[in-house]
Amino acid sequence: MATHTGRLTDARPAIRTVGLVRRFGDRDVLKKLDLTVAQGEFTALLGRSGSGKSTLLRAVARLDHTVEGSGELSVPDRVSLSFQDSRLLPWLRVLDNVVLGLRGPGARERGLTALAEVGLEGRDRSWPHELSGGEQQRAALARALVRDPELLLADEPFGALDALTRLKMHGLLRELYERHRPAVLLVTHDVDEAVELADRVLVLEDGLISVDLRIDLPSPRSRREPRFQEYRDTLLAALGVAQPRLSH
Ligand SMILES: Nc1ncnc2c1ncn2[C@@H]1O[C@H](COP(=O)(O)OP(=O)(O)OP(=O)(O)O)[C@@H](O)[C@H]1O
Repeated sequence: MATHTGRLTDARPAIRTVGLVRRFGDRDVLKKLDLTVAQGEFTALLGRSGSGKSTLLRAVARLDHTVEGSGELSVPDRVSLSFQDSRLLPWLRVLDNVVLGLRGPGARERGLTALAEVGLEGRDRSWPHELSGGEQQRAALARALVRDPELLLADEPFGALDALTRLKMHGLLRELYERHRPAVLLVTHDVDEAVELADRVLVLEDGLISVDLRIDLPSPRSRREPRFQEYRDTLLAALGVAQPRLSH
């Protein structure tokens, strides 16, 4: 797996949409949406249920050929995807899942390196069902990263995990991001997850980006820090969730 080298010299954004429309029946779920995500930028996407987050992610992933729509979209060649369900193929061992479709003599070695990076050293010959939910997500991250993506698209990747495993996965994802620097678009319902991980948080509302907030905090971030809480409150308010303020 390559670390980030000369990639940032090219100023092309990782995602660019202009006037993106996606329509189901007579409802425009995305309404001429403009979005630019820079190379190497970690962006989280929040929004109420049904606001169109997955629709946007699937459009960017070019997984929506059957959906009616219009607008311009440009994304890089190397895009990796990660979902709530790890989508490992049950009939392939973990390493074979990670390197599936990869070519070249070094593929298996790269797969083993990626597994070690996500903390799954020695599990290459395991079957997916022998891994815990968190380990399956680690394997899915290895599968995403071994392709050296310029853009990582993640739709609620930790949504099915217990709270403790989720926190550990946050640390791992941020660490891998800092080492490899793909652009990331992370769809999540979890405001804390967004503020903890991303450098920019978007809120999707009524088919458009209603909030575009830069998170100016050093990493790793503490949820107890007052500025973390300010960002959280701003985003919760944007999502229409009233947040009682505790007095000190
Ligand atoms: N294939 C489809 N056919 C018809 N309607 C769809 C389809 N996919 C999504 N929609 C509708 O588009 C809207 C946006 O769905 P989408 O899954 O993008 O929302 P979301 O913000 O990701 O929601 P959630 O947070 O609940 O996962 C919803 O009203 C949904 O019912």
